[in-house]
Amino acid sequence: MTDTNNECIYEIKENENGMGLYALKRIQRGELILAEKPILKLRQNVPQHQLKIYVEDEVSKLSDEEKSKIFELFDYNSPKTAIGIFSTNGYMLGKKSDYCGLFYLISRINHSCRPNVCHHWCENEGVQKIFALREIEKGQEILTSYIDLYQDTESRKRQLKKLFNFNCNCELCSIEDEDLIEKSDERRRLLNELESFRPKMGLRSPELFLSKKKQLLKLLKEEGIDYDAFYVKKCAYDVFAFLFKTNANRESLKYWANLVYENSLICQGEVKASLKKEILVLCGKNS
Ligand SMILES: C[S@@+](CC[C@H](N)C(=O)[O-])C[C@H]1O[C@@H](n2cnc3c(N)ncnc32)[C@H](O)[C@@H]1O
Repeated sequence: MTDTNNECIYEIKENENGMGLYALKRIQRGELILAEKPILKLRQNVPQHQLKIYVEDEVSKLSDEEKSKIFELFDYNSPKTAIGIFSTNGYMLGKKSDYCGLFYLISRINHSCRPNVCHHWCENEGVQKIFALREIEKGQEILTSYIDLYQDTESRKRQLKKLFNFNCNCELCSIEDEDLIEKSDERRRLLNELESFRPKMGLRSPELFLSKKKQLLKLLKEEGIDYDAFYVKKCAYDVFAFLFKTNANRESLKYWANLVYENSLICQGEVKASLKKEILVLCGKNS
């Protein structure tokens, strides 16, 4: 198994959840772990009653080697079927995409409600990239999140069961201390509220908005997931966009723009071209 520099940095091993991906060396925060093209791209908006035929048709067009790779993947139903494998392993190709992809290696990454990597679909290159969100020790499992993490334990469990048919046994869901669980649940419920907070129409003053978003960043820290650049970037971008519209002072804009920039690099390896231009000007960066 090799990353883009042809260095062996992960391996697939069996564990209590079937197969999983493991670090073969210490991986740095922001490091690209792997970039992979999908074996198969499938439309998502296919009516339910046509889905089975559609997936089987698309699989039948593949080479024998590709077909056998797909049928090696895990299916939460037995016996294995093309549609079962698609439901167990499909990744959306970007947030607003109509397509979903099946990946040979990325499909082996298990879920955690405290993930150490994130996945990012890179449309230009046609690959899904996996970036380390924090330092990963040699031998540690590489874990992503399949769902939105701003939900309490019950909601996360319900969603994982409904969408992927498993009972989560991650580090967070395995905590037995009820007090710790309740505190984490409260934080995650509040994170969800703060994330969706939008100022009322016509409200020009940024103070309330800013205080809510600063509270969000503080809570991420208290919940021990402030390393998760995806969520920090999302929050920082909301603030940046809001301040931009309200003609806030340059120093403040620059602070939030920098936060978007740094966290985008960690969880995506890039910053969107349009945003990059804006941010580079504000921050006085040259490259
Ligand atoms: C995309 S596959 C991940 C790789 C899979 N373990 C394999 O053997 O290929 C998703 C499946 O892995 C298992 N899984 C992933 N994360 C899990 C978790 N946190 N707790 C329990 N099972 C998990 C579930 O069976 C789930 O349906």
